[in-house]
Amino acid sequence: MTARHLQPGQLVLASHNAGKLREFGALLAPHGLELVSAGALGLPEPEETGDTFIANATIKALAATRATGLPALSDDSGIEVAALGGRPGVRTADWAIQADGSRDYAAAMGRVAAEDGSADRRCAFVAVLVLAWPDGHIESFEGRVEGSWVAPPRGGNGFGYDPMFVPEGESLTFGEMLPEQKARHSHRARAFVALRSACL
Ligand SMILES: O=c1nc[nH]c2c1ncn2[C@H]1C[C@H](O)[C@@H](COP(=O)(O)OP(=O)(O)OP(=O)(O)O)O1
Ligand SMILES: [Mg+2]
Repeated sequence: MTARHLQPGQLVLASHNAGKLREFGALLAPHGLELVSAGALGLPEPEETGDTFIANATIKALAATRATGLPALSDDSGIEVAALGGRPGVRTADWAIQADGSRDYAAAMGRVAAEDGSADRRCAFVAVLVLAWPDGHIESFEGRVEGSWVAPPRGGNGFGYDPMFVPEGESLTFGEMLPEQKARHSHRARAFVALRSACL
């Protein structure tokens, strides 16, 4: 079955994460699509009640397309730590939430370090993108990058867990890389390549 193509025009980014907005802005810039974010439109953040990346990405994309009548792109992503059997995985954002509701990613990685008694630091970043149309049609794409986690954090670029992740074959963390260097490796950029070849 061939995928449905996106027509030129507005696309809602079904995310409230400014880091993702920057990265998708760069990825979509050459494609004649005007990206408007759910945050800028004042859309509520839907509850991510799914047990999988694709379930939560679908919840976010469908909520945004229904609210706006525009096609919507969502990203549900996280870090899978090998020695923790793939946790925090789909719960990656939750692990960073502090008592006051703010997010502290270095503290979350401290929890990974505390629970991971082994010397095995292998992990992977995973992203599932869902494109949803107002009639409920969806397409999904997955990207993955293997690597290892480091503590303490290094570098001030990127967002979230970037200063604690080194992709395989590299020595810099995503937090030490320029945006275009991160995009050569990242789970999000890899998932976007699949989306681009199917839908753009
Ligand atoms: O490239 C990345 N570099 C660093 N950290 C990352 C990355 N990709 C995902 N992550 C982390 C951030 C968050 O803790 C979790 C995703 O959670 P996730 O629910 O998909 O995103 P979110 O709540 O930040 O924004 P939103 O749901 O509005 O799109 O994994
Ligand atoms: Mg989220």
